[in-house]
Amino acid sequence: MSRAEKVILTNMCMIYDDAGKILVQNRSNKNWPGITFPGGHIEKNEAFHDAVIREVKEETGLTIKNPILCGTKQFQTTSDERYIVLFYKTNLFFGELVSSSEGEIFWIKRKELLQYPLAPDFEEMLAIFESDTKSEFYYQTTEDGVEIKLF
Ligand SMILES: Nc1nc2c([nH]c(=O)n2[C@H]2C[C@H](O)[C@@H](COP(=O)(O)OP(=O)(O)OP(=O)(O)O)O2)c(=O)[nH]1
Repeated sequence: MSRAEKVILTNMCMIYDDAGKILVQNRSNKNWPGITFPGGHIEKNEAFHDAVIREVKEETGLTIKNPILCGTKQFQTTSDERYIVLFYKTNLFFGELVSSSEGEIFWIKRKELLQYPLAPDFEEMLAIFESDTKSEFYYQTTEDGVEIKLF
C-alpha cells in the first residue's frame, strides 16, 4: 500500500532587527485574516530555502539572507490534506519595503504586537518562532474538537 499522502507546503518568515522591531503583514485574505508574518506557497521542485526568499521578496520587497528554519505548523484541511507551514527567521535583509496585494507590510515594536488584530492563533505561533526549546505547532484533533499542541 502506498504511503504517499496529499500535502500543501507553505512558509512564513519572521524578519526582525536589532532595535526590537518585527516586520508584519496585515493579511487581506478573508481566509485566515489579520496580522501575521509574510509567506506563501512553496512551488513544485523549489528548494525550501529559495521559496522563503522568493515569498518574502514578493510580499515585502526585501531580499533576506540566511533564513533559519525554526519551526513548523501543521493541520489537516477539510479536504484531508496535510497543510504544513515552515517557520523561518532572519535579521539579515536589504532593499526597500513594498507591500503587495496580499496585505500591507509594516514594522512594529515586538512588545506592542498584542495590541494589533492578530490572525487566529498567531500569538501561539509566535511562541514557536521565539522559542529555543519548542519547534512544533500542531492542531491535534480530539473527540472534543481541535486543540493546539506546542512541542
Ligand atoms: N490560508 C491559511 N494560511 C495559513 C494558515 N496558517 C498559516 O500559518 N498560514 C500561512 C501560511 C502561509 O504563510 C500563508 C498562506 O497564505 P495564502 O493561502 O494566502 O497563500 P498566499 O496567497 O500567500 O501564497 P502564494 O499564492 O503567494 O504562494 O499563510 C491557515 O490556517 N490558513
